[in-house]
Amino acid sequence: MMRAPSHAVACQNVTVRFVTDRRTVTALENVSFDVAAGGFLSLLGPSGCGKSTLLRVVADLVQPSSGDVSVFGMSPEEARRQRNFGFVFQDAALLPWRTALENVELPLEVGGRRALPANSPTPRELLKLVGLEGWEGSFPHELSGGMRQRVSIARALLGGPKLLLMDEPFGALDEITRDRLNEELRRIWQETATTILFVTHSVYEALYLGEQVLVLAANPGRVASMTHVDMPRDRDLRIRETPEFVAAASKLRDALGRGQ
Ligand SMILES: Nc1ncnc2c1ncn2[C@@H]1O[C@H](COP(=O)(O)OP(=O)(O)OP(=O)(O)O)[C@@H](O)[C@H]1O
Repeated sequence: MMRAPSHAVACQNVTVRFVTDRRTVTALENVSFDVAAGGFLSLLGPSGCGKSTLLRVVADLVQPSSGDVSVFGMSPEEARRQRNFGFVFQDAALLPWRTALENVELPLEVGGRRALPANSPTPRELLKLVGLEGWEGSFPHELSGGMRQRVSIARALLGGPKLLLMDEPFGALDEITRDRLNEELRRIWQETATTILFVTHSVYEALYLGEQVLVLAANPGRVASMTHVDMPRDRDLRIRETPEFVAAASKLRDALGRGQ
């Protein structure tokens, strides 16, 4: 059953089992949630609870064993064919022999489609959006970890995807850089009106970034809680010091604790 396309992503009773020679793992069991178009969902949970698997199901990289997944009212396969989403991983995965600009341009060549859709930002404009104006000609080894991750975000935004899937993109960065990119990502999200699904292990990151936070429990991976974050759209990092934020973080930690 397909949901109305006002939802960017709708999962209903999604179960994923991986069968290997040694064992069967239920990575996800009856997971249901919706994200509205233009929403920002943080996915939080202990290691192995199926966060990456859930992103991969939405991206059509893993087929659910049962359940329904709709991406803008389409099957994940259709959404992938229409290039409706971009993916950002923990490792920026840039080609070392290409400049920042050439790395952002890469999907145009790999995808065999040289022209960008009308009105979508150019690779140069995307580098500017992620704060890398002036670094177009630099090679990955000349950039910091945070800058490389910015390049990979710009690359994922090429072609104006309606959905950005981010799998712990800032997990390997130092705290100061991570904080800065958290603020930048909220700005980029607001400027591009992209829907974002963001995987993290950090309660603070999940809560600061998300409009919704889905906590998953492990063994089997299942929904522990869904929280709608009641904080201003324009927020800076100091919001993390407010009593409301601290109380909400504490609730998320409780949900995480119950799901171990
Ligand atoms: N391709 C696969 N084949 C077999 N088992 C898999 C496969 N992919 C994931 N799993 C198993 O599914 C479970 C969920 O894995 P997943 O990577 O989605 O968890 P995660 O929450 O993203 O973990 P982490 O936070 O450590 O990255 C794990 O038990 C993992 O071993």
